[in-house]
Amino acid sequence: MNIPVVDFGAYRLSEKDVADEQLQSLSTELKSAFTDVGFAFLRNTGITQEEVDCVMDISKKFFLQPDELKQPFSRKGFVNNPNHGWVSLETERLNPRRPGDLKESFNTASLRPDIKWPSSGSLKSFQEFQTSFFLRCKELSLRLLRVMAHSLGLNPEVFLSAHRLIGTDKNGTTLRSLYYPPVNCEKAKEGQLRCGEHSDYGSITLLFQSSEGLQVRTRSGEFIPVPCIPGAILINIADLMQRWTSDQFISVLHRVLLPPVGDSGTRQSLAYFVQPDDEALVTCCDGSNKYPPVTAGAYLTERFNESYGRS
Ligand SMILES: O=C(O)CCC(=O)C(=O)O
Ligand SMILES: [Fe+2]
Repeated sequence: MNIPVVDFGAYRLSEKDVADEQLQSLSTELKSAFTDVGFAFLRNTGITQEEVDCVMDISKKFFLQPDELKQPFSRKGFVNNPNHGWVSLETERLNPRRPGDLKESFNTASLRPDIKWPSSGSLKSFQEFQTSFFLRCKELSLRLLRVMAHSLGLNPEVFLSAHRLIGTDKNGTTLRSLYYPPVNCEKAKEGQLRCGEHSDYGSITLLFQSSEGLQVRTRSGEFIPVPCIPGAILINIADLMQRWTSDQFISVLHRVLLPPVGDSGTRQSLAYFVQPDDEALVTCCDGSNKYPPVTAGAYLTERFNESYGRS
C-alpha cells in the first residue's frame, strides 16, 4: 500500500478559486486516495515548512518547562471549552486497552479572546503562532471539504455547511501540538506506545510530522511505516466522515510505536482535527440508513470518554 501524493497547487491558499478542470482532476485523485487508502499527502498547499517549524519550535519550548508551569493550562481547566489546553504524559490512551500514551500535547480548541495563554519569556508569541496556524489549517480544510463533496458528486455545500463554526466554542475543531519525549524502553510499561492504535474522530485530520514514526494499518491488517515528506501534509479521513459517506471514504487505524532501543530522540507533530459543528447532524449522504444520524458534538463527547477513561 502506498499513500498517494497529490499536488494541491491549483487550489493552494494563495489561489482565489480553482478552475473546473483542475477541480475535476483534484477530485479524482483525492477520491481514489480516500476510498482506497484513507490517507493522502498534499503538496503545494500554501502552508509552508517555515510556518510549521515556527509552531513546533514554540510548542517545544512550552513542553520543555517543568510540569508546575504547564499545570495552569491543563485541559479541562477552561470553563468554556473542556478540550482546550495541556494534556500531560500518559494521560490519554488512544487505544484504551494499552497503558497511557507516552506523549504530551497542547490543544488549541478555543480562540476566545478571554482565554489565558502561556505568555512568559520565550512563549510571548505562543498564542499568536497557534491561532494563526489554526486559521491557516481551517482555510485549507474548507477547500478540501469542498473538493471531497465534489468528488462524490454531492452538493458542494454538503460538508461545508456543517463546518461553519470552526474556531468557535460550538465546534470541536482542534489544533493539537504533540511532543513525544525521549523514551527509556526499559522503563516503559508492557504494551505502552507513544500513541496507541486508533482512528480519528471527526471529519478529516491534517498531520504535520517532524520525523518518521507513524504507522498505518493496511487492509490486510499489518501496520506499515508512513514516510515523512518535507513540506507535504498528511491528510486522513476520520470516523464521522466515514459514517457520513456510508463507508465510501475510509477511516484507518494508525499508531506511533516506541523508538528503537537506544534511540533517545524526541518526536513532534501537529494534528489539525477537523470536526463538524456540535449541532450538525451527520446523516449518510447516499440517503441510506447504514448508520443512524448523530450530532457531531454528542459523538465527539462519547469518543473522548473512551480515550480519557470514564469517570
Ligand atoms: O503524532 C503523530 O504522528 C500522529 C498522532 C495521531 O495520530 C493523533 O494524535 O491522532
Ligand atoms: Fe490520529
